[in-house]
Amino acid sequence: MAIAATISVPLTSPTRRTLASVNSLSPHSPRSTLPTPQRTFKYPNSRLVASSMSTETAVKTSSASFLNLKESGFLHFAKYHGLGNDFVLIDNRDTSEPRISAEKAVQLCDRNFGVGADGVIFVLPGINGTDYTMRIFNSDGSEPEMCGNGVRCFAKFVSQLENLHGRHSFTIHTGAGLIIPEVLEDGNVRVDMGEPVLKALDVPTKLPANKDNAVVKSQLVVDGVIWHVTCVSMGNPHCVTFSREGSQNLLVDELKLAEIGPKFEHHEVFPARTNTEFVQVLSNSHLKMRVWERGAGATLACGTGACATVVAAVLEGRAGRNCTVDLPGGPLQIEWREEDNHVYMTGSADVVYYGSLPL
Ligand SMILES: N[C@@H](CCC[C@H](N)C(=O)O)C(=O)O
Repeated sequence: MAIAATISVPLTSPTRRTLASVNSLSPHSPRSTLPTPQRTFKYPNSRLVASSMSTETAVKTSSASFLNLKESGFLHFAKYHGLGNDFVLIDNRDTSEPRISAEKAVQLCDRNFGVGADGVIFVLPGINGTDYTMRIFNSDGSEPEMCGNGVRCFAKFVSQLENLHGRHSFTIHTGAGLIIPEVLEDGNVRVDMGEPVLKALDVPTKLPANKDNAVVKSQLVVDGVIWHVTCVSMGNPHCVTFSREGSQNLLVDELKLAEIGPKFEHHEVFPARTNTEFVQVLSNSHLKMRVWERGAGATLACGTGACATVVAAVLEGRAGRNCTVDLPGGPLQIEWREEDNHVYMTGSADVVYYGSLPL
């Protein structure tokens, strides 16, 4: 894909952190070490890069005009992130098929030859009576059923497209069923993520169920090491581990994620591959997690993964139903509510910039 791009950059305060990360950080740099934001983008292969745009007026004008762009022959997009889990968002409300193919999405996600993202998300017309449909391609081109951080970004993007203000919510059809995000007054997004699926066959995993059809704290041998895993689907499959033979509580900073992550992802007991969460228990309500995502590798955050983690922690008796989950990109608040069996996720979602590419 020939990349000739224009980008416009909103410099609001929450985005400053993001700008810095786009300019100068690898995807795995911890958020706390972010340097002072720079105002010039280095954009591989681009014809035009954005330079200083520091006034509120510039911000308002550029985002408003972006959101009205309709020229054909160009793909207009917004780059968003949820705690460093970053996405290209595409306004696809006028047609029910994604405007770009999975192959194009792979090119867009490339961090050297493309925009750089963990996935591409499409805002499509609603079906089954919902307001919208969300579809997503991972950076490897596979299509997952759901994306937790993505749905928060989706909600903020739709709010912009529809010019909504204050507290509001909508219904979204996803591969995981109905998902309901609510944009809060403070700009964070709370999402009703629905009920976790625990039945082994539906996760899916070939590991034998050992507790009410579910796989809880079962042994899984990966590369000669025995890990204790709990399998949960939040629409997409997750394998959550808190311990391995010989150590009761993982020290997640010490793990060689790039080595072990792919071995979980492609393990024969996961017929649809899996996302894997490695979790350290800090207290009954505080967990620290690193993730290896199916189709995207190590990411700075995973919303469905944080939800699956709290469900697994409750099932293993390691934590309560209301937890803060610390991810490399920042914290998420997760509640697995006893009354309705739904999981609720609350966290941030921020725009990084707007861009246009020739199709
Ligand atoms: N990062 C996402 C999950 C995206 C999908 C995942 N890679 C899969 O293939 O299931 C999240 O925040 O939930």
